[in-house]
Amino acid sequence: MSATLKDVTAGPPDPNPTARIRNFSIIAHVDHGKSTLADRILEKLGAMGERDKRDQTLDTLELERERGITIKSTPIRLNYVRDNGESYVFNLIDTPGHVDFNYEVSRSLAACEGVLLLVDASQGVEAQTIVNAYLAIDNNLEIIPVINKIDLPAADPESAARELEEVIGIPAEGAVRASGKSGIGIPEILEAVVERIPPPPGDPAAPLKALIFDSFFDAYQGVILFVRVLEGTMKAKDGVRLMNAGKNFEVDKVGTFSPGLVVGEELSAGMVGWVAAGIKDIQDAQVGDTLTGRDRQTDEAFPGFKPAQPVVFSGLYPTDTEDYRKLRDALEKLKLNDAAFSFEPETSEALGFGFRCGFLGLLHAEIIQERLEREYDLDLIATAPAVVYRVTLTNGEIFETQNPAEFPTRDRIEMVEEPYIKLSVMLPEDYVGPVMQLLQERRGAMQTMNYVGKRVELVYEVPFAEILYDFHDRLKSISRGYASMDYEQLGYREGDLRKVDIMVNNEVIDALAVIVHETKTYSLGRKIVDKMAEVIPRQMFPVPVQAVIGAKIIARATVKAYRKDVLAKCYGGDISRKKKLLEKQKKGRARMKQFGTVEVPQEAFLAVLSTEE
Ligand SMILES: Nc1nc2c(ncn2[C@@H]2O[C@H](COP(=O)(O)OP(=O)(O)OP(=O)(O)O)[C@@H](O)[C@H]2O)c(=O)[nH]1
Repeated sequence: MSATLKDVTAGPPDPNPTARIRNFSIIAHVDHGKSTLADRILEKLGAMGERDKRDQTLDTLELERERGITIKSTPIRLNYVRDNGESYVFNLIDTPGHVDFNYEVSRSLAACEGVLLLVDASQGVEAQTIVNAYLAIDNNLEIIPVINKIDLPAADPESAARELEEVIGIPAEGAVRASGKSGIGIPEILEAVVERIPPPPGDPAAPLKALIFDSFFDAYQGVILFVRVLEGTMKAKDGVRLMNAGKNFEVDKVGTFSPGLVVGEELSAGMVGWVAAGIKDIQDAQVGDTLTGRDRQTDEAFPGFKPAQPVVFSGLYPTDTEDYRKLRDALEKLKLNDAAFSFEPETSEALGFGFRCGFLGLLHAEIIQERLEREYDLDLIATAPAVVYRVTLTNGEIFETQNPAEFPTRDRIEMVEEPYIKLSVMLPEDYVGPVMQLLQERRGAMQTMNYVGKRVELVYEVPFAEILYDFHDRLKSISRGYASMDYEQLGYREGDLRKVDIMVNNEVIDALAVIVHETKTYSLGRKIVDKMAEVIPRQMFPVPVQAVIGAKIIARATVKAYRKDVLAKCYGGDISRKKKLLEKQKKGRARMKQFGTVEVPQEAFLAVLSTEE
């Protein structure tokens, strides 16, 4: 790329040096074509292929390139020349596309002046379209609606545009019609970015004020911050202060994205770039924090900072106890790069030594578990994910716990509170009945119901724990894939919650305990023991499985004893078949945990989650 810092700032002093900068993001519901459109824009601006080469271009700043370390997607700096010869710098900032990361999305949007809001012309407005649009509105951004995929035979751009107007109040006539696939509408989009998105404001001479919207850890450079400079100027050797962390650092290097990290001289108001300042701990440099001058400070930090806070917890245990240290080292490594992930050692009577890990949501949990297994070659048992409960004890003490094993006995509890979310679901009207029933089963309370053409937006308040595991799958299957959902955290509400313990062979398995609403204890207890009896392999003796509350047994089932040997089936001596069976048995054992003489497979730990009615 030929665009450098100087393209924008060189020449005689410009009265408005940022007039030729546009900072924007693309937001959309999943699969509405964000990546395809971004690639098409890159191609049009001559940067195609460079995004794929990102790993190499990162070389410009010497970074660790160890196997398994994926460097986050960086913003991309592009050069756009209009037909009249005017040249502009575009900073296209990527946003994560999942509700677990909505806070990160909102900070990335805060680094922009505008967004392209994509809507798939064959699907129309979906739940994430609405939530993302509101994040953009909250950040006072200019929204350019783009009706995408108009090349599709099923495209109905008129109604997609109408839905945007009806649901979000974005005027339909301003929508650009486009296709990331065929390239239709791309020139119009680029012109709209110049015309409609305002240039970034800010005084380069004011005290420094820069918003951190992303970061990653590098073994050589320490934490690299992705920043949007709102006021002031920053260069190497400057003393800086992270306002919420309350810590001072000295800037090592600054630069821009081109794509990749290119070292530059300075970053000033309006610019998007990166900073390395010898920061060793990613906890000190959290997304949403404000960087200011150490000696010349801005009056107020950028508003809306929230420390990364895990909301879903689960125990992770190595199936092989020998792997404990390996797991700890891997967790430490992942944590270096992820301020939102937490872990602490935990001991379970049933599972031995492991870690209680905190995540932003289930997707985040899945990503981390998968990386541990794939990149670090670990075999893990994960306990059921749980939310954080707030318990007021009879002695007035309040404590928070996310571990059902630690939940106090009923006689010590005055009150329990659980987190709620505001859930919005978008679906065709034909499925409203069954979806409302599902939401009722999940203890949801309806807030609003809006008709948008032939579709309906339902807004519910629901306990977070109720949608944690299989809710999304159930919603999709009930609506034949047509419903979409998104949510935000609402805070705590009182709930009549009980702890259900599970006993296998007359022993309580602490790692299987669950917290459940009073109205569901019996049905859930029943389901868990039945499922457990199904998945626990038969033994030489019958194994009782029981669900208990305190001393009271609420459900029981029995794993029947073996009747015959598994090999007995293939007498006649087909050796290869025998081998296959033995191998199958061996595989099945990989993720089991021995309890006394009974082996419990990973599936059993997840049985507690299938609350399906
Ligand atoms: N016909 C048509 N298909 C498109 C267009 N844009 C994207 N697609 C297809 O739609 C699917 C999703 O496109 P992506 O660009 O991956 O969508 P995305 O929004 O980035 O998806 P996530 O990254 O998963 O959120 C892919 O199969 C694309 O090939 C388009 O303009 N026309």
